Amino acid sequence: MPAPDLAAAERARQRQSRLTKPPGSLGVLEEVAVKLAALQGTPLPRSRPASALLFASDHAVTRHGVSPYPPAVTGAMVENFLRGGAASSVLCRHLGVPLRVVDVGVMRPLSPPAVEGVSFRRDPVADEPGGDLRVEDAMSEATFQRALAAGAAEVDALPDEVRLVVLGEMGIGNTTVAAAVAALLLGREAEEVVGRGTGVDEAGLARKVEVVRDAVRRLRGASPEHAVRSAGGRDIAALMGAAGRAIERRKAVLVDGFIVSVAMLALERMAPGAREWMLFAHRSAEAGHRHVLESLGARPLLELGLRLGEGSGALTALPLVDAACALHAGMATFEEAGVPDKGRG
Ligand SMILES: Cc1cc2ncn([C@H]3O[C@H](COP(=O)(O)O)[C@@H](O)[C@H]3O)c2cc1C
Ligand SMILES: O=C(O)c1cccnc1
Repeated sequence: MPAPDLAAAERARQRQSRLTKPPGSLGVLEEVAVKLAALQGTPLPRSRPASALLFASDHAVTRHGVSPYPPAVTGAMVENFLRGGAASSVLCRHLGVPLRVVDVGVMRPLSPPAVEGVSFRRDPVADEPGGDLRVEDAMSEATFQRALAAGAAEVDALPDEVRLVVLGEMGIGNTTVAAAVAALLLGREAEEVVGRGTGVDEAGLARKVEVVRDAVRRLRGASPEHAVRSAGGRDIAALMGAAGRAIERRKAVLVDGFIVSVAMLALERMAPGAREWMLFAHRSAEAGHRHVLESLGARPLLELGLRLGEGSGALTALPLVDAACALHAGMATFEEAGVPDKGRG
């Protein structure tokens, strides 16, 4: 992973100290601007153009009744994204962010997009089999590598000037998948990382815990790569590949909720330093998210009780990142505005 540019960060920090406000009075917004300066290697960083990538996959683990919704929702929601009716479709339209939906494992064939600003691709990795993480590896080594590559290819296809990549996922069963990966990476018990996802009842929650417990029993002590390959999903792998390539190309990554954060934790474990390139949008209501964030040393921008996924939390936080950059670039300095600074007459 490339190193952030500390000289650019220092110049941004100095600029912050000369803007017409008491030092530190813009709080985290100042930190966001300084962080982006380090990543982009410039004292005047930008949040735009931003681009959203959503990876969608089904998961064999849904056969254990771990979600209140049927697996068919995954494909149906992809069509909803493409027609402009999903939460993230609305947010992308509202914010002027192009939305790219990538099928890396949806069982049902999907119809192409009909809305401006939205595009779709089915990656060939979608035709490969996915295993039930409770009893078998979710991906073969080759499928895992191809899913990583599918994510990386999407970032390579983005225009060079894109500064910020927004990541999201769609896959019924994904809070179970993410919990299994998190339990393995964090060495935590199933109960600590399993949550209600889209809203399972007590019996559903107990089934999720059992499934994750079985996966942990099967894979305890696995390397990060083995953990994510055997307990993850093609969408999680594609998220890792996309973030890894974004970072190589010095683009910042705006991280969504629990599921995307688990993918980012796996990436950080496989490529230490990756987390320096991530902005964490929000703390999801999903129970395990706080452990994942804590392990990444991440303080998210928002805590709104969101528990939707599909990049919706990241998109909700984007205007804050826009504001941080606009303030940093656009405010006058004390000198420019003729405003007396503290300690000067
Ligand atoms: C209509 C609908 C839209 C969604 N958009 C994102 N998710 C979210 O819910 C799923 C994870 O929850 P679980 O593990 O409980 O299945 C993922 O697809 C995630 O993106 C949705 C779920 C539903 C039902
Ligand atoms: O935080 C998330 O990513 C999340 C939580 C619940 C359901 N889907 C996604």
